[in-house]
Amino acid sequence: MEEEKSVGIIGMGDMGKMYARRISDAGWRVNACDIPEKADLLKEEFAGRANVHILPNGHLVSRCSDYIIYSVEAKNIGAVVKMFGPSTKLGAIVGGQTSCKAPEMAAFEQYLPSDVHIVSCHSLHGPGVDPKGQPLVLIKHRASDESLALVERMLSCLNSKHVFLTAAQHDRITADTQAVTHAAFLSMGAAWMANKQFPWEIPRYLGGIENVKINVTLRIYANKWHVYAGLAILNPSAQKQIKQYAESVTELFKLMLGGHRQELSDRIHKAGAAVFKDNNDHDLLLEDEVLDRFSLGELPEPEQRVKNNHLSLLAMVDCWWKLGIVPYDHMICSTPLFRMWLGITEYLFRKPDLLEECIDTAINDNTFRADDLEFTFAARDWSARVSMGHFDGYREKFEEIQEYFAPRFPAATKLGNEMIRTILEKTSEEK
Ligand SMILES: NC(=O)C1=CN([C@@H]2O[C@H](COP(=O)(O)OP(=O)(O)OC[C@H]3O[C@@H](n4cnc5c(N)ncnc54)[C@H](OP(=O)(O)O)[C@@H]3O)[C@@H](O)[C@H]2O)C=CC1
Ligand SMILES: O=C(O)C(=O)Cc1ccc(O)cc1
Repeated sequence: MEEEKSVGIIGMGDMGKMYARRISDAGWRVNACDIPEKADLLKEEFAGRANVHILPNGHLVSRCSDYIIYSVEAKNIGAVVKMFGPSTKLGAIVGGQTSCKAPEMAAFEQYLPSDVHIVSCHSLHGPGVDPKGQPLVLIKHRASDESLALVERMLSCLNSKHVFLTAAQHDRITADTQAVTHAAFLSMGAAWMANKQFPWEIPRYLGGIENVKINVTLRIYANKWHVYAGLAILNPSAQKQIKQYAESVTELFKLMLGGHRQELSDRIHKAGAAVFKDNNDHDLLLEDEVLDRFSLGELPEPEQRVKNNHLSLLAMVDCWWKLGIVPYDHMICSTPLFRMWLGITEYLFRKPDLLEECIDTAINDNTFRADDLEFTFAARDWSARVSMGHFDGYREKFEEIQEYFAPRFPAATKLGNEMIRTILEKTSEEK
């Protein structure tokens, strides 16, 4: 009988807990575990929820659950499935929440018994965002229609929008919507730290597009390094895309330094035409009123704002163009951060006067040279660390920058949450 079916969750970190709360609230029995050392604390935390049963380890979760979700660090997925996979209940369904599906599927294929069905999932938002209306990717990798239908019923309490993809399609699209998006913001943070700046304290940075850059960058650095490292390093498509982003940054910066106005302008317009030609008739994803509202510092008067060449945004469009990507096609796998990133990029490219001002600034104004130099170094350094595939190298850089910005996380998180809520209301319609 349906009511007797249960959900198992291995890995009770931020995402696992969010799933456990919502699924148990919907009436399903949830069997969950983290590493054995955390069992007592988890029991205390979930004591008020009769439907949640905290067990000592993944063997015990696996042997009694009908749909088992692995919600562990992507870099550990192989080792954890190897350990608990053979204990999976006969005929159960197994899936994972990790952000990159190639290693997850490889682990399932290698270590799960052949009678076990595989249906994976991926909520395309962080644990603090309301899942309602957000994309939830479902991957029917090795399963009957009945198994997929059961998983859909179990996860229907999230009220997310179900998107059906293969693992390979998922990884190709999320390389763009997640890995490259993060690379751009990670590079901004690295450049600000290298120049010893807190950008919200410098009038030239405040307002509009800059608010999004600052809030999203701080949001990423306030999160756990392994989430970003995993989805960049393990995704086969991500390295190529991040590398192209770093190349676009470098090439555009060289054109700026050399004063090659015509070449720069032609290249930017060509890229813009390719990316936005079929997508320039809808309302802008983000408008001034929204962009200006969420500032960590005092907003200067419009005439006091220093112009910016927005190298990071110009390079994103150049990168999409070089890779033949139309980002609107990837809205099915869009995260809130991706929608904000596309929102500010589109804002710049669909305002011809602003784009011309950017090109003028890029050629004629030296104010930003030091920032752009550090941004170029940072983009290349992140790309190199991802390509080398060393988690430690990624972690070291991430945590150093995280420490630099940490004092501002509480204010930035609060503001970032409000910004995401407002922007989601504006960008939730299907484009
Ligand atoms: N955070 C986000 O915004 C999102 C994350 N994801 C993905 O979801 C997954 C989980 O992310 P998130 O919850 O944020 O990360 P967390 O680090 O908060 O959670 C992972 C949990 O799994 C535990 N774990 C590790 N090994 C085992 C094991 N052998 N048995 C039981 N538990 C184990 C970890 O313990 P310990 O810390 O001791 O290692 C940790 O508590 C990741 O793959 C991530 O990429 C997907 C969507 C959004
Ligand atoms: O929105 C983003 O890009 C985030 O940073 C949150 C996030 C991180 C990992 C995921 O797999 C999904 C969402």
